[in-house]
Amino acid sequence: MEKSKQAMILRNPQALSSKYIPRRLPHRDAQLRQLSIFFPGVEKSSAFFKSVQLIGSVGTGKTSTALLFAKNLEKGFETARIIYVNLKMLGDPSPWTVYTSILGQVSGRASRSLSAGEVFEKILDEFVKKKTTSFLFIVDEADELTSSRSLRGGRVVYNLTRLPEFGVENVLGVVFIARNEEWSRGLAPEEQSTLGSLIVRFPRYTLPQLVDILLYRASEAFSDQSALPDTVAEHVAKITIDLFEGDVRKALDILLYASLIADSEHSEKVTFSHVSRALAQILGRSSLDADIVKTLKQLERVVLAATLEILKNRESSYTTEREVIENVQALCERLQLPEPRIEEIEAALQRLHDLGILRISGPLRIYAEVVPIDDVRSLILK
Ligand SMILES: Nc1ncnc2c1ncn2[C@@H]1O[C@H](COP(=O)(O)OP(=O)(O)OP(=O)(O)O)[C@@H](O)[C@H]1O
Repeated sequence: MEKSKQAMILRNPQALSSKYIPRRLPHRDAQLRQLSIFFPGVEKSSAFFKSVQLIGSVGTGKTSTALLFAKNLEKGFETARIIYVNLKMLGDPSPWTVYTSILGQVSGRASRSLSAGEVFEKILDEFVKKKTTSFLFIVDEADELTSSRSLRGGRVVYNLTRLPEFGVENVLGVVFIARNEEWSRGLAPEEQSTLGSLIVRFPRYTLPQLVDILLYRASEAFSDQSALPDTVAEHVAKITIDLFEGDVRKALDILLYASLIADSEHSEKVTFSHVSRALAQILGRSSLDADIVKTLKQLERVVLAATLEILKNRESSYTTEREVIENVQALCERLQLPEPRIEEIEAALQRLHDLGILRISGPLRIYAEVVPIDDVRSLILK
């Protein structure tokens, strides 16, 4: 059914942007609780300096959790102030750029003419001046400090984690966010030792967790929550696990894209077909290359034709091995080719996967890495 032209699914598209910090973070309660155990407040009795690491792979909610925690801390304690530094955004993660960014946030002033050591001294002075404020540092993309591009990044870890030794009493601590626990291996022993071992881990989201997150984010972004059926949310979650290692940012990108397509068609709901088209855009899939087709054996071409044919007429983004086998058998019969054995079809599927033409994520989910073209058969079977 067509919707009136004014009514749109997306009421608040920003709520699907990966920059948006939602009010809740489903399935990250344990991590938020751990942070509030480490940083319970700003009172002297509870506020001794701590260095904490948030570790988890891409898109597991580390930054959002840290920022939501920080926001709540600032809300709960008038004198709390968060200093957030994203090292990737600084470009060159040297002590000078890090300290300059911190100084800018603490004092609102920049200091082009000073050396890194002098900027650090100024930061210490500012902390002493603002002794009624309690600061918490968040250093995001900390892996950059030990990357090959980093010039003496370890020095930053050393200095920030030793602020109390420089006489600074009003810093609650430093939270380092990194994807890989190994990041600290690149530090010198004295830098590692001040870093400490308070670690909050962020495991990858499971399928049901991703579904919950998508439904929650849709409830913030959509005019009507029924616009995202559970089955479609589950479909997006499966794709995210199969193709993007569960990175929730990708799940949100697919959902945003799919809902924009849905809105452009004045659809009332996001459908499987909107998701498939959004996925094709995000993967930047290209058409099947005729030169590659020439290198395929006959059965591989038939298997490819059978798979693309299913996907072309299909709302969903993937097919199953069973469907492919059935379609291959039907195709062979029609073309009067000898019926292949199941193992031969499986071997052909594997080769197409190895060539990057199909992506096989178990027998129940086979994706195409190329756009299903209109005249699949003539290209493949001639
Ligand atoms: N539990 C959750 N509930 C709702 N949204 C979430 C949740 N976890 C992550 N997100 C959203 O997913 C996006 C990516 O999350 P975030 O940037 O926090 O991940 P990350 O682990 O820091 O990723 P990276 O390592 O790539 O920096 C953000 O939009 C964030 O709000």
